[in-house]
Amino acid sequence: MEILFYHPSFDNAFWVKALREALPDANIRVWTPGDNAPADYALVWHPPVEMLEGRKLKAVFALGAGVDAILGQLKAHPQMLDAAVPLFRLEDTGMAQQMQEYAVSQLLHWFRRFDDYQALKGEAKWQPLEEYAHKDFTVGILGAGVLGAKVAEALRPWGFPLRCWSRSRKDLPGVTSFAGAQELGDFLHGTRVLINLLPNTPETAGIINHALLAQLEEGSYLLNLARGVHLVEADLLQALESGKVKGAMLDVFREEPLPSDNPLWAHPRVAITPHIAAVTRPHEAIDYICHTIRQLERGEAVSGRVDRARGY
Ligand SMILES: NC(=O)c1ccc[n+]([C@@H]2O[C@H](COP(=O)([O-])OP(=O)(O)OC[C@H]3O[C@@H](n4cnc5c(N)ncnc54)[C@H](O)[C@@H]3O)[C@@H](O)[C@H]2O)c1
Ligand SMILES: O=C(O)[C@H](O)CO
Repeated sequence: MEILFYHPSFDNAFWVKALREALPDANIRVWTPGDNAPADYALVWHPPVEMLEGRKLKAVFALGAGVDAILGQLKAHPQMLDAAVPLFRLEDTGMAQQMQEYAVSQLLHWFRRFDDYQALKGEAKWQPLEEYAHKDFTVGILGAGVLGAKVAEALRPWGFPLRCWSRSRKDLPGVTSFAGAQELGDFLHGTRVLINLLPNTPETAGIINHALLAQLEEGSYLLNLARGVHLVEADLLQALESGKVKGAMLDVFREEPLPSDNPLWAHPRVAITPHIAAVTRPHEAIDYICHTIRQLERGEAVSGRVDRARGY
């Protein structure tokens, strides 16, 4: 079995060594320009078109959870990958726990008003503030897939009212489920903390805009953990000025790295991390990929296949 590997920023030698240990019968090589030798599988992130074009592959594995970049490339270069070649993505593989840690810590930060106390510290003010009530801190999760469901699970013990919004209705313990465009308004009405874990698709790009933010509670909070294109940054800045949104924590941006002149950097009520909410964990990812390759070789049903038409 021949396996190609390509990632523009990972430690390729480390990955190839770990893959060889996990799949001792396979020949694994890092793809370099000009390599047209046959391959059965390709493990990729932002692959050059010429890497995949014209190949008869059994499957392609994206080395991350979101496949928007690779689907974007396919839209621009449909010849890059035959429509019959299955595309897989990483489902959880260690990312859910990272998302849980991120969401729980920031939610508690806002709930315990540490943002306000930090601002008071700047003025050397010793001033106990009124406590927030759990019942007033309804958390709404946009996207209740692999990661959204796990974030909801981690938030459940803390006693906040929880709700989620997804394409189809979900049955998550302790979480009120809203489904489809027709229920988005009901989902937003009463939501105090909005956590975005949607995939980037034509339907979801720009979804966090003025019209959406206007439907949240006064003094809401936004946690964008999915993709920068979901958020209309100017609309968020306006909502922060009006007080509709009290604080935001953003991990992803339309332009990454976020340019130094972007006004989000300087905003006192915006926290920023550099797209690290959940990173690919090599050993968990390799376990999943190797397990799936073995299943595919045996002709078994597998999980993690991307619906290319749907976009995630
Ligand atoms: N910031 C990071 O470090 C980081 C890390 C991993 C993943 N992500 C992002 O998180 C996203 C979610 O990952 P996942 O594994 O949970 O994806 P998933 O495919 O398991 O879940 C997607 C959810 O979104 C819902 N959805 C999709 N389109 C919708 C629509 N039009 N209307 C309503 N609901 C819709 C689906 O119903 C599903 O519940 C990824 O696509 C990726 O962009 C970010
Ligand atoms: O989608 C993912 O896996 C992360 O956001 C890395 O891009």
